[in-house]
Amino acid sequence: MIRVGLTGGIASGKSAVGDEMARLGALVIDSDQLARDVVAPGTPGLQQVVDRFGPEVLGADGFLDRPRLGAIVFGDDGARADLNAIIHPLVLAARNQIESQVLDPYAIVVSMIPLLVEIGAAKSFDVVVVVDVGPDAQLARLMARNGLSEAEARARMSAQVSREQRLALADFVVRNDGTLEQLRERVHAVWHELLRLRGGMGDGCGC
Ligand SMILES: CC(C)(COP(=O)(O)OP(=O)(O)OC[C@H]1O[C@@H](n2cnc3c(N)ncnc32)[C@H](O)[C@@H]1O)[C@@H](O)C(=O)NCCC(=O)NCCS
Ligand SMILES: Nc1ncnc2c1ncn2[C@@H]1O[C@H](COP(=O)(O)OP(=O)(O)OP(=O)(O)O)[C@@H](O)[C@H]1O
Repeated sequence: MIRVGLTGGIASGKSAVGDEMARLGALVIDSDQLARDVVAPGTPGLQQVVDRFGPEVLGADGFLDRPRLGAIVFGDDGARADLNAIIHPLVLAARNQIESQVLDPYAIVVSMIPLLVEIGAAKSFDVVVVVDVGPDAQLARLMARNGLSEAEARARMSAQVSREQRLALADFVVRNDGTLEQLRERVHAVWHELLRLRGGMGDGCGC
């Protein structure tokens, strides 16, 4: 098995890369999705969030009001650290549980972790893949996707390590400054390298 950590700044294109790797045969574990699952209605995670941030972060439907909580934590380092301290251990446990169920020795398991560098997890992986995009495209894509103002989008970008810090830990970089079709081609090139690595790890792939 090869354990791949896939990271990148907010709105860099991790999901697009993860989707393509899944199409190519990877088992992709999405930490953003796990971070949603652990605060689903009725979970201890959601209760902890409400205990810390108050019932006003709950919508009328009982689900976490994510835009409201985002507006709180991306403007306040202390609040964000408190939220991270609740969510991150729950996500790590969920990820470990999924990984422990992978029995295929040929599997390429891609853990998509937005904050891989921030939490110091690079050494937990055989390979780190960084999706990299320039700040102008990143800002534009983030504002468009989330309907954020420029100030809100910049606050989210500032809550993460710099592009340089992330690139310093990359084994492979997937640039996402072109079209989605170009991105897919670049993912295929990295995938080929992962297959070669898997062959070199003695599990018989040989490709
Ligand atoms: C604040 C929350 C409710 C906002 O929800 P929202 O649906 O708007 O965003 P979503 O969860 O889809 O995250 C989008 C992106 O924001 C960035 N981001 C999310 N949380 C954080 C954080 N604590 N610090 C820095 N960047 C973050 C990541 O790049 C992530 O991919 C949510 O992001 C959250 O619960 N964050 C804390 C948990 C966390 O760290 N998740 C990221 C990986 S485990
Ligand atoms: N090459 C591209 N050209 C145009 N739009 C793109 C490209 N790559 C990604 N996008 C768009 O940019 C946005 C961010 O991409 P994506 O959701 O894959 O990023 P992400 O890194 O997973 O984001 P997050 O960190 O918020 O989870 C999406 O709306 C996506 O459709």
